[in-house]
Amino acid sequence: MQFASLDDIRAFCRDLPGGDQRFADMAAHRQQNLTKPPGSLGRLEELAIWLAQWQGREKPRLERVTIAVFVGNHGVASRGVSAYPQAVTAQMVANFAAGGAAINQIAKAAAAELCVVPIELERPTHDFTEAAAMSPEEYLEAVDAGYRTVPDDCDLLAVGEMGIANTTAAAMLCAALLGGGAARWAGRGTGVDDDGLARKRAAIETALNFHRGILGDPLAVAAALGGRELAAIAGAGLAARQHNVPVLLDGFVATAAVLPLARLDASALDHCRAGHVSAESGHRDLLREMRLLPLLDLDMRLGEASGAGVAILLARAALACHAGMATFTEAGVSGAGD
Ligand SMILES: Cc1cc2ncn([C@H]3O[C@H](COP(=O)(O)O)[C@@H](O)[C@H]3O)c2cc1C
Ligand SMILES: O=C(O)c1cccnc1
Repeated sequence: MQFASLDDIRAFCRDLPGGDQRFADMAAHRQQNLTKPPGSLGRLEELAIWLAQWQGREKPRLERVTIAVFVGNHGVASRGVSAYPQAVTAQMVANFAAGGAAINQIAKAAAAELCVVPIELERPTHDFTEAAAMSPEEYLEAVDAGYRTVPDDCDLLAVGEMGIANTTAAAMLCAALLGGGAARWAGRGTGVDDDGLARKRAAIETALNFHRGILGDPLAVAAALGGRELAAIAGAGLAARQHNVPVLLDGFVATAAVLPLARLDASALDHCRAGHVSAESGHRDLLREMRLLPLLDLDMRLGEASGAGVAILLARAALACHAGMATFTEAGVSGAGD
């Protein structure tokens, strides 16, 4: 196991590998010389420069792109916080395997390999309104499942999740680590009605009180108030950092999953970009808190890494321009003021 204790994760986050700024500088220089007014490709330019920094290449490539979808079940589902029954989690795993889910189609369109990782579905986390969702050991096992999923030769990783009731776990992490109470972070997820939303808020408030002694410790919070698939997303983020793999985060749940890392060290997510801002209420606020600027704003609220998957297409467009465009000299085009 990469991390045998919570302290191992804390130590990793105190001494993070940093990407290679020289390649970012080279890529930025190349962008300046391409046949366009400087800056005119906007955030596509920044995307290419960011990929250069983390891949360590002036001209980054997207040959091996992986979409990882982590799957878990949640004890808090028994509180009636989702519009769907817990059985849907495993049923969707079968749907992923059969190729019938949204992310199967998006992965194909983005030319990405799809990796679905169910984690102990038959053993849901404990209901965090009355116990710790996971022990530190169970949490570390889930982190490890995520860590092991990331190929070290991966050019870009998109991370997402499936797990009925996990927007409650995600809102829980936000409320515990950022404050503002359940009202600030609980949204409608799969589409709960007003009564369901009230139950969701009540579960979060109850758990905030029950676990009040650990709220200052991001990893204790991740274990006691998160979920296995959220822990695995954090583990995948750590593995990506170790191997210099750039990461696209999916929606509210995936962003909340890496919030504990950001609380450990402000630069822990420098290798990550937000693929999109989801329509789940709370995601925009969460991204602002974490200083992440979403690439897309499409009113999506699915999860499954679907928003991050669509953002891969943007990365492909950014790199096609970065590698394929001619410079002013090559094309014989006059520069500004020539
Ligand atoms: C058929 C179906 C497919 C999904 N794919 C992702 N989710 C999304 O919805 C769930 C979170 O919402 P809540 O917290 O309200 O349960 C997660 O599984 C998430 O991935 C789905 C949900 C359903 C019903
Ligand atoms: O933004 C998300 O991650 C999300 C929103 C609704 C349902 N599941 C996930």
